[in-house]
Amino acid sequence: SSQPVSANEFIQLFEKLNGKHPGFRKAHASGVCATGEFQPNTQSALFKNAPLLSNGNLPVTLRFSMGGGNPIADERTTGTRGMGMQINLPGGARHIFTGNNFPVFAGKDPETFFGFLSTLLPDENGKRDPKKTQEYIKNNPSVQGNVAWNAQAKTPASYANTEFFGLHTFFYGNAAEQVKFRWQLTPDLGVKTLSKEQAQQLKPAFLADKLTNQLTQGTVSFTLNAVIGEKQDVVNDPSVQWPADRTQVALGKVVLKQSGGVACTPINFDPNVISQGFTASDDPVLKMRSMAYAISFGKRLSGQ
Ligand code: HEM
Repeated sequence: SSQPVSANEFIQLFEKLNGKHPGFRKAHASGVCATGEFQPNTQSALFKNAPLLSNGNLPVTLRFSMGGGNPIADERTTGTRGMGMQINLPGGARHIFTGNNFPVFAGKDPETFFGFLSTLLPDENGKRDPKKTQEYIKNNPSVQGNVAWNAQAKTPASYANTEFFGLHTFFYGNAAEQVKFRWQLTPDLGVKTLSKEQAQQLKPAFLADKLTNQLTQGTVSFTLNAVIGEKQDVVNDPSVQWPADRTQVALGKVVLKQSGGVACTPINFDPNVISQGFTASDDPVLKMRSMAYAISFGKRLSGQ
């Protein structure tokens, strides 16, 4: 895992793993768009003066997705669910939060993640070698947290009943008075999962309809929380979880109004697009994401 890996190599690997799907995202290819508003928590002392919180309610464009590069993913499966959210601030500024349903990433750096995914490639006979993957997991402790999470994961009942984790560390404020945090999005309707039997009774694509139904029946909202890091908490490694007892501060509520439509089409949900007062850590996985998303975005818009 020491050979540096490039964003282009990631895109090529995704195309090898999933097949070529011109015009689709190279990861999280299948998804549904939604719009609504961000209602900031104006009582937060820690995030005082952040334009994100001091401009009243702000428009939100959000895309829920299935992990992987398959545009017609089977939604009855367990595994990765994603959420990309763009909040528009006055004057054209934006803040993007893009997270997944697992609380710990598969690798301490892009190289380790790449190596892990590479073990999933079929050989020349079109067969995967699970032994290769097992061996890799054994030799690379930083993928083990994510693998363990996946082994116990259940099928989410709805995007509106799924928790999403930012995983990377961000900062707010200047060096003298800096808040160190990781964000997570908690569904106000509660986390709900399906048993295998319940999932099998659904059609392969049920998540968009489920979300539409929930929006018709009541309020679909999430609380955007900042988990506040302490001095000893690791900054540059999304494969290491912080202790569960860290203080959480609500940044605000995300209230969805509508789902479906094409509002997400022109958006690249790059998690390094953040609003005034916030800065990103130099987590190498976070850095890699900007480059890979830009390539995938360009390919999608140009039909590649
Ligand atoms: C080196 C690590 C990673 C690579 C190379 C990578 C790559 C990609 C690529 C190429 C896309 C498609 C972008 C587009 O076409 O717009 C994507 C989408 C996405 N990724 Fe990642 N990713 C990485 C890590 C992560 C992590 C850590 C998370 C969660 C915290 C995450 C969550 C998502 C989500 C939710 C989307 C869908 C965004 C949308 O709806 O447009 N990714 N990723």
